Amino acid sequence: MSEERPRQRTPWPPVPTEPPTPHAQAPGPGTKLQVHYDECFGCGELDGGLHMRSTVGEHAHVHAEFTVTEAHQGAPGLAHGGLLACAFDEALGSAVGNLLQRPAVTGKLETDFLRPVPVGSTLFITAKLDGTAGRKIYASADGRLDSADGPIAVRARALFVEVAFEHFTSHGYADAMERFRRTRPQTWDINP
Ligand SMILES: CCCCCCCC/C=C\CCCCCCCC(=O)SCCNC(=O)CCNC(=O)[C@H](O)C(C)(C)COP(=O)(O)OP(=O)(O)OC[C@H]1O[C@@H](n2cnc3c(N)ncnc32)[C@H](O)[C@@H]1OP(=O)(O)O
Repeated sequence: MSEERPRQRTPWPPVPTEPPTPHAQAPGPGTKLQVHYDECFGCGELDGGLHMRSTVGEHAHVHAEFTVTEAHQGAPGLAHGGLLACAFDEALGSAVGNLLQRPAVTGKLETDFLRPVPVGSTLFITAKLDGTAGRKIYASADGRLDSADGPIAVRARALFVEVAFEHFTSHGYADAMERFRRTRPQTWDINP
């Protein structure tokens, strides 16, 4: 249960990468990030959703908070691991989308669950970009229990893959871009 046992021993990123360069129009430190789509399970206002909010920090970090409610249980009184993974997907995706302003989807997400996360607790998640290699974007995050300097309960790392907007219109709803724009009118017109 200690931070001295990182559990993630394979090299990261797993391939040579370029340093991630935030987009010229990326939001700066202190910016509270908007919901990216109002029906998103992670950041939207859906009943039973995670209702996560993120803020840009220093050094191109993104800070997100996830408060665990009774709707998020796996074992009695404890967060479901799949929902914790979802919270990290959201925080990591928010870092990728907002900082790079490139449409991307999660290709791989791995999580280390280091401590139980009880109902009523809040995970303070810090996500960062680790590198890019063409369309591949590597990012990682730590989730600390109940405060920004609490013990690390969950760690995650992920590969996001940049996609064309057609990804959303051909695999999701045909009017996906209009739906995105209804929540964030200008964002989805930015040229990467
Ligand atoms: C202007 C823009 C504005 C921006 C926006 C701002 C605001 C945004 C804010 C916030 C947003 C986000 C918040 C939400 C977060 C939640 C995100 C999710 O949960 S996304 C849903 C779950 N994920 C899927 O549904 C993907 C399903 N999979 C696919 O569609 C495909 O497999 C895809 C696109 C991932 C890759 O398919 P291919 O055909 O396009 O490309 P191939 O060649 O297969 O992969 C590209 C490279 O990536 C590697 N790769 C792909 N998957 C991999 C894996 N699982 N493991 C290792 N490598 C993998 C491949 O080996 C390849 O590498 P090599 O180029 O050959 O070096």
